[in-house]
Order: sequence, then C-alpha cells, then structure tokens
Amino acid sequence: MSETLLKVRDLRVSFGRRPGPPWRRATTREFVAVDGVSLDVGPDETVGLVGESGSGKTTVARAVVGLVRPDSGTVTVDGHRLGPVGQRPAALQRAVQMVFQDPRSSLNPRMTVAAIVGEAWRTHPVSAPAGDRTAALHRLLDDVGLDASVARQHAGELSGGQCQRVSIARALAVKPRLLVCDEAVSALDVSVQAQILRLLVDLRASHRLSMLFISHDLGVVHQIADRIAVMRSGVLVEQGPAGEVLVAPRHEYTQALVGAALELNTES
Ligand SMILES: Nc1ncnc2c1ncn2[C@@H]1O[C@H](COP(=O)(O)OP(=O)(O)OP(=O)(O)O)[C@@H](O)[C@H]1O
Repeated sequence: MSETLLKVRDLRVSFGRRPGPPWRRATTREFVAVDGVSLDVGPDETVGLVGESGSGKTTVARAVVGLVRPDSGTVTVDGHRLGPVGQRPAALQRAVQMVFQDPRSSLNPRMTVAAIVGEAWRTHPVSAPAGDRTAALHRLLDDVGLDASVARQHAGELSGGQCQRVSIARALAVKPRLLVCDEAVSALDVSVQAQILRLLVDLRASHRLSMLFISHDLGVVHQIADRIAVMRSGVLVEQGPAGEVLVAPRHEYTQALVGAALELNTES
C-alpha cells in the first residue's frame, strides 16, 4: 500500500466541442473547467477542497469518481490508475464512493431504504454481508444514526437530513476507502448540517475513511479538514495544513476567502 491513498496529477478537464474542421474552428472553443490540478489524500486524512461557485470543485470530484473523463492527467488510488466508471475494476470502483449535495435527488424516492442499500450490495457483491442481511442493514443504519424502522420507509418519506444519512449508509455499505463529499451538507438546515458533519467526523474515525470534502463554506471545511486545497477558476492556488491555510493564507484569493468567512462569523 502506498503512503498516499488518492493521488491526482495534472488533471485537466474541458467542456464544449472539440475543434472541428478547420473552417469551423473559430466557433468551437472549449471551456477549461479544471487546469493542472494535483492533490493528494493520505490514509485516514480529510482534505477540504474550497473555492467559489464555478471554480471547478465538482468537476475535480466527478473526475475522481470517474463521472467525467479528463482531457489529461491521472487519478490513482493506492497506486492503481483509475479510468472512467464502468471501466474500473470492481474493487477500485468500490474504493471511492461519492456523497452528493442534494440527498433527495440522489435517492430514488420510490425505493425503500432497504432496497437502496440492497442495490449497493448487489452492485458490489464482495461487500455484501455473508450472513443475516437484515441484521447487517440495521447495523449500518445504526452507524449513521438511523432507527432500524427506517429500513422499510421509502426515501421520499424521509427528511433531508435522514436522506443524507441514507446516502452515507449506501456509500458505507460497499466499504469504501475514500469518501468524496460534494457539498454534502450545503442543502441542509444549519442544525441538521452540524449533525451530519459530526456524523462524518465520527465515521471517519470508526470506519478509517479518507475524505475529499468539497465545500464553498470555509467554516464547514474548518470543522473537518486536516488539509485544505483552494481552487479558483479551475486552478489550485494554495494547499496546506488546515491551520496554516486558515490562519496564515499565502495567496491573496485565500486571504479574501478567509476574510469574508471571518466577517460572516462576526456578523452572525
Ligand atoms: N457538464 C458540463 N458542461 C459544460 N460546462 C460545465 C459542465 N460541468 C461544469 N461546467 C462548468 O465548469 C465550471 C466549473 O464547474 P464546477 O461545478 O466544477 O464548479 P464548482 O466549483 O463545483 O461550483 P459549484 O459550487 O457552483 O458547483 C463552471 O463554469 C461550470 O459551468
């Protein structure tokens, strides 16, 4: 096993049409959303990826989980290079799981919680419990702070916070090594946000998880990240230990972000 769990190197992702025939080139400009991003996440480490809206954070996350194909650069987990979803060996696909921003739209409202977790086990049979599945499901729900009775409920009947707990349970069901959380608490009320954040901090320790935790909110990232990486306009402008980045930011953009977060804090 390598020292670094996730290694992203020189990642570049663009959107838009590729240059077409020479006579149309002027109308087929690409948009570079992520340009030359390199970052590492170590075992048991949480890295916070911050930056304003549109800076490219989600695109980095989607490239890490294989939902967008980079133009160039590499993503490796434990030294194994990851291709797009569907082309990854099952063990690697299982190793990296994502928790999305809006739990209501990432779960099928007509499925029961038991069926949602069961589907994860069907997709990754090696992680399915060998013995009593109901008991395993109840343990998993307990891990994420949900009562066993929730298993029979449909996702559409649950609150936003409960849905996010189910999303986390679904991710944990396949025993990942790295959880990519993309604005995982942003859509929730402030009090629920704090509960889910607490849950993620606890699970990180109890399940020995590494995390790439994406948020536009420095205050939230401050509560969970060991290291912080700052993105602006598709480029990583600064990264370092959370304490250093927050207390003594070097890049002027990070200084502005920290200043704005402090201002919000004193206003509230
Ligand atoms: N599928 C896509 N097609 C075209 N452009 C895209 C696509 N996905 C993202 N983009 C663009 O890439 C840029 C980066 O978007 P991204 O969602 O990665 O930023 P972000 O930092 O996560 O922002 P937010 O917090 O608002 O989601 C944006 O300008 C966005 O409009």
